[in-house]
Amino acid sequence: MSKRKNKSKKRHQGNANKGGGPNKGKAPRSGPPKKGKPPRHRGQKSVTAEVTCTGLTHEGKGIAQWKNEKLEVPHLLPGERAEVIISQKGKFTDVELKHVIEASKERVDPPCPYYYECGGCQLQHMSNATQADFKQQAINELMKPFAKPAPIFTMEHPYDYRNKSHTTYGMNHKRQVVGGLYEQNSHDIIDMDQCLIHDPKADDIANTIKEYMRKTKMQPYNEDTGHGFLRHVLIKVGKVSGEIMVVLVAASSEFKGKNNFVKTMRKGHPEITTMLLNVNKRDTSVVLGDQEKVLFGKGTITDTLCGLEFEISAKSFYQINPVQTEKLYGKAIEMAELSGKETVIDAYCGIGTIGLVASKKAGNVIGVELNKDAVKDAIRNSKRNGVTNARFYQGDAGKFMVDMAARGEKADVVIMDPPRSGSDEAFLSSVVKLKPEKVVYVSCNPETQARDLEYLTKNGYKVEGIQPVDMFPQTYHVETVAKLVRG
Ligand SMILES: C[S@@+](CC[C@H](N)C(=O)[O-])C[C@H]1O[C@@H](n2cnc3c(N)ncnc32)[C@H](O)[C@@H]1O
Repeated sequence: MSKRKNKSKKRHQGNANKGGGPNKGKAPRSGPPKKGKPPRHRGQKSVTAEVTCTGLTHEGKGIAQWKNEKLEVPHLLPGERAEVIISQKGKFTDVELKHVIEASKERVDPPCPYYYECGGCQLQHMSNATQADFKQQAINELMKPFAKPAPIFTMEHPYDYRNKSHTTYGMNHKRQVVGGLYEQNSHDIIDMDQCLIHDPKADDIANTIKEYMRKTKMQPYNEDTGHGFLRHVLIKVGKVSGEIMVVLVAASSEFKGKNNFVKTMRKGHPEITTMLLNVNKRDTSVVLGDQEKVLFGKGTITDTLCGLEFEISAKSFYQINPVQTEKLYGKAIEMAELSGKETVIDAYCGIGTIGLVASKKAGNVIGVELNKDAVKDAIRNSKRNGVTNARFYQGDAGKFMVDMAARGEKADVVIMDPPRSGSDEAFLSSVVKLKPEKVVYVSCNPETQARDLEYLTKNGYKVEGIQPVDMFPQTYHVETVAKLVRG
């Protein structure tokens, strides 16, 4: 591990739980515009005002009244008095924290030096206890019409938890290669050597790639001109197995110097077990393209979760925080109250994780998932773990359920874990027709979950329990699992 990393580790372990810190009452780093960059407020009408924070938005921004406007101030805490910069951007009002005049005792020094520039984390200025309290209150409020949520499952060491990271590469104004994450609300890259929620091994690899690019002719892709080669690097780490996948996302399939690159990376990082080239020629914010080529290794990694082994492809979904996932899945299976006889549907099943864990306690499991690669992984995973009572199908979960209901088929338990947008009416109305005794709804977006719970509770189901899980510490995101019973 590099010296830089040790230093920073010390920083975040030292501060994460304390209330207050040296930044108390001082302006955060985001204040003065940086050299070489235009000031953020040039050409915009901006004013400085003093405000008092009265609450938090669901994204963790401070709420403050200014004249007749309700402002949302990033990094401000309830009770704090602060100077803010208010700028008008067309119809939108942009607010930036300039200086905290009176700090809350819940404020801590964010351990990450890039925190105020980067949009990745939003809550590092809150102590761990305050973050938990903020998430609990948000879920309690949202779920009020349904049931009282249980106390949130927090994480003991809420850093270094991500098993998947994306690094974007580009050139700075001095034509030097930079690599890191995007600045908040922009496509400017912050040149960073670590992100405190990433797996440190992934950041070491991303830094080696940056050094390699600086020494060779490997060019980062330029979004404006369409020239250059490397767009992003996606790294997946098997936290238990130690296997590591590196995916170079490039704008072209022509990889000049491929052999030298692979040789250098394998020599410097023998922990990399597979490397792929993914070609993304599209001009979108979607990271991965359709074309994929294995550069070495088997093209997938394997990891252990809840005592089972899972093979994971580059494009398949796999929960990003395995420590908290085990708690989440444990709760979901407990809520399903399986006796060994039930037919369980694992809808939006990804690589089959929840369904395969449930299969040990169920009669049989039917998994459905849209992503082809993930379904292949799920079938392989079921064989790998000797599971004989699970089947996996590729397709839209809504259509699959409609067809099942039309055929008059039955299910005892539906476990559903849709993407952030939630489920849809086709799916939910078919659940109502299939009449499972229980529905266990896992969600990474409690707002869409609350919308879908409203549908199900209006159509014969009752919410019997809600468990929030802090799956994404330092960010405002929360995972929840809800248990619904029929009748
Ligand atoms: C939040 S992930 C959950 C995956 C899995 N349950 C897990 O815990 O790893 C949501 C999954 O839904 C899949 N998905 C998205 N839209 C879908 C649809 N319309 N029908 C079926 N699956 C879908 C995604 O590909 C993704 O794998």
